[in-house]
Amino acid sequence: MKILITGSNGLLGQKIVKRCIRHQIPFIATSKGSNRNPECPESNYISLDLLQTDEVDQLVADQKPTAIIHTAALTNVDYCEMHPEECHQVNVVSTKVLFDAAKSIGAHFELLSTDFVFDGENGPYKEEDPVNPLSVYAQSKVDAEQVLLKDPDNYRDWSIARTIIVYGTGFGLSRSNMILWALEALPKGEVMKLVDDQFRAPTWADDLAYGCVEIVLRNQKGVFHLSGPKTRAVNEIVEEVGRALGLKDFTIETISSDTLNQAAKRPPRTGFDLSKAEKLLDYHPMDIRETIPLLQHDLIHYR
Ligand SMILES: NC(=O)C1=CN([C@@H]2O[C@H](COP(=O)(O)OP(=O)(O)OC[C@H]3O[C@@H](n4cnc5c(N)ncnc54)[C@H](OP(=O)(O)O)[C@@H]3O)[C@@H](O)[C@H]2O)C=CC1
Ligand SMILES: Cc1cn([C@H]2C[C@H](O)[C@@H](COP(=O)(O)OP(=O)(O)O[C@H]3O[C@@H](C)C(=O)[C@@H](O)[C@H]3O)O2)c(=O)[nH]c1=O
Repeated sequence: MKILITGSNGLLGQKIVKRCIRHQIPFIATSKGSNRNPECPESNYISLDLLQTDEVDQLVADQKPTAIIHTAALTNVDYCEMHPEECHQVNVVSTKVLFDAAKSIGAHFELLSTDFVFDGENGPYKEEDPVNPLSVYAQSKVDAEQVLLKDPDNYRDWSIARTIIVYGTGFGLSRSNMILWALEALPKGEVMKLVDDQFRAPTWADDLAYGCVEIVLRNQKGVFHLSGPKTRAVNEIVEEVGRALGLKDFTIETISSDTLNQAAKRPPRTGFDLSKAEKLLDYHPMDIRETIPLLQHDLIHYR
């Protein structure tokens, strides 16, 4: 067993590295820049731009992982909307290159994907529900999924792990998340303007890392939905954070998605049916309330 992790500097990547270290699973971590995770030994880290195809092929041939967990992606949805070609290169072409490399050595290939593959008209979604992407980012994830689903060689050793608003903290992250934002703003009495017309099931990054690694350890294949357990409106998610913090008084102003003027369209109601992951992976994610004390602890640890 040896797992190659792409996007190891990202939130999910750092939690997968943490899991591999804790459970003594051999791994190689890669990201575009230098290693920003001091808990990931330099001897396990290789800097790799996934757009450098020859280097990707060389790395996979040299390291011969038994599984690749491909978390790296352009994850800023509005940036993707304005840079569709770059989004396609990073999110789709890199998936194809890595998947072909995995096939050439008979390794399992796991792709991270998103609730945004759905249009949000009929959530919560099951794995087999039809996709209908609304944005460039969402389309890129559908296209990346298709690389696996429509492989001309019918290579079957792959999985797709779809997830929703990943939250937690780590070292030198390049994107934040709404739970962290709430944790900072609510105790200061800052008014948060939150949409009440988008429904999500936020995912504790450590739970997601458990699911991603478990797919590999249990030799599972196919599509898996891995999110938090409960779907709520975004304003209700933050109210739950306020209650978990024990705050008596906090102010949330509800707004509609239109007023955010975001470049990319978002699906209104996602959320996942988790039955498959519960049954096959023993995936039992924590609700927000349970994770807030852990996140507060992490905020000190990762400072
Ligand atoms: N965050 C979320 O709310 C959600 C995430 N997902 C999916 O989960 C996955 C993980 O997300 P998350 O951990 O938040 O992502 P992050 O944005 O935190 O991290 C992305 C990682 O991708 C790496 N990367 C980007 N471009 C390249 C490149 N050209 N070559 C090599 N590495 C590159 C970055 O490396 P570096 O930092 O070194 O530049 C970074 O480590 C993604 O595939 C995302 O689409 C799905 C649903 C929700
Ligand atoms: C900026 C802003 C966002 N929101 C809401 C909208 C949205 O539902 C939620 C999170 O907004 P963000 O812009 O951080 O995230 P967004 O890009 O909508 O989230 C997505 O990220 C990509 C990578 C995914 O794959 C998705 O699963 C999803 O998590 O917060 C507000 O309510 N008020 C605000 O001022």
